[in-house]
Amino acid sequence: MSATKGLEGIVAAQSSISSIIDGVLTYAGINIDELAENASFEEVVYLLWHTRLPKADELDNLKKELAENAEIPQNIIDILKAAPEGNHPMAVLRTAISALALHDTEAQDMSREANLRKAIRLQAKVGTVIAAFSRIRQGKEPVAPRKDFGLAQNFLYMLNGEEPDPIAIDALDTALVLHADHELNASTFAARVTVATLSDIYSGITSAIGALKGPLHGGANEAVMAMLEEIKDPANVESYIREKLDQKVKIMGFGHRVYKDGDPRAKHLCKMSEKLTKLTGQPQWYEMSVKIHEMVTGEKGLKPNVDFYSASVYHSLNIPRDLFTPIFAISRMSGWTAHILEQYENNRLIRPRADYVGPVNVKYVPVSER
Ligand SMILES: CC(=O)SCCNC(=O)CCNC(=O)[C@H](O)C(C)(C)COP(=O)(O)OP(=O)(O)OC[C@H]1O[C@@H](n2cnc3c(N)ncnc32)[C@H](O)[C@@H]1OP(=O)(O)O
Ligand SMILES: O=C([O-])CC(=O)C(=O)O
Repeated sequence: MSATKGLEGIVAAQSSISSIIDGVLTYAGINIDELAENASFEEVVYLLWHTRLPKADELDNLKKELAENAEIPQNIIDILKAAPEGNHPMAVLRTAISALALHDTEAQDMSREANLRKAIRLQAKVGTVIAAFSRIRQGKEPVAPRKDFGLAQNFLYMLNGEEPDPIAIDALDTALVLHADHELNASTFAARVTVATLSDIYSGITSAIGALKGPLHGGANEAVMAMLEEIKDPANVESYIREKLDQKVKIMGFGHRVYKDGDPRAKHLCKMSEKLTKLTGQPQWYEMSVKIHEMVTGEKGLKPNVDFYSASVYHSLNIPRDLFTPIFAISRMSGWTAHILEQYENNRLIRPRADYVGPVNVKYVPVSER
């Protein structure tokens, strides 16, 4: 038995939700480029859950259900208020989502219908939790969600307490579309492994949030912004990146386990970054990003992934850096829940083997003789 490090290239599930074939990403067979240009995030949520686009009335119903379920219990707000200062919002989100399970009277109902209702509640509430925490740590009261707003609009509204501008809503909506699902990425795999024991959907999502948090996965978008802020000025890019490459330090937002010829989502975020940084009068974030891109691709052949240009996009939307990965979680909630539903439909315990490389035939030595 020999191990494939990081399970590279191992096919571990069949799925009809999203595909990466020859570098092309689709959700249920629809090219991500078409979805990024045309679809709303709510349409994508429906597409991932049902593997087809919604009809007008189905979309209206979903939007209504999401809006009606967006409020979070007072007990969750109390948990957010009780979080000791300095905790990362992803750690707080992981705790709050786990706590939400305790308020869901259907938490243990394993029927598809009940799990779909729970998926709606999770998708509806995740943005509310993040926005509420963001306000609480600034000493402000959370803003209740509006029933007449879509997910992107409501999130920005709850975050800032004022009606967001249409350009910001549109940009966030497109970013949510682009991050919604990605085949068997680490967090989705974590969710599927958890629910394949026939554990509940909240356990699967809690596992997924934990996996997304790391800087080799969703946490990279925050790390990209930290790098841009450290570089400060396009004139400093060359020396900064040269030093990192010489020290063999990974440049965040570059490289990908599956895409070797570039991530198809990055070009959309690159365009959005150019537009938004200009609009906000801070083109240096885009200019720095382009310089880093040229240098890392030129020298290492590594292309930017979804996390690279999303950093300057979110920064332009005036979103605090440590909320970048939680925003990824708002979007990926749709993919995680879709994969959990699919896992339950045709379940088998996920249990690979390990290649044992430790000592053999070792005798037990009593503690007094060690
Ligand atoms: C939403 C997402 O999760 S997208 C990914 C977000 N993560 C990041 O942006 C973090 C930076 N990137 C990385 O760490 C990696 O490219 C990953 C984790 C995304 C993919 O990793 P893997 O497929 O396991 O590649 P691995 O880490 O083994 O790298 C292979 C080689 O490329 C190098 N490499 C890979 N990514 C980078 C990078 N970003 N900067 C510099 N070198 C890199 C590695 O050092 C390694 O070089 P070596 O063979 O000389 O040791
Ligand atoms: O697929 C992966 O390994 C990581 C990724 O790009 C994503 O989750 O969007």
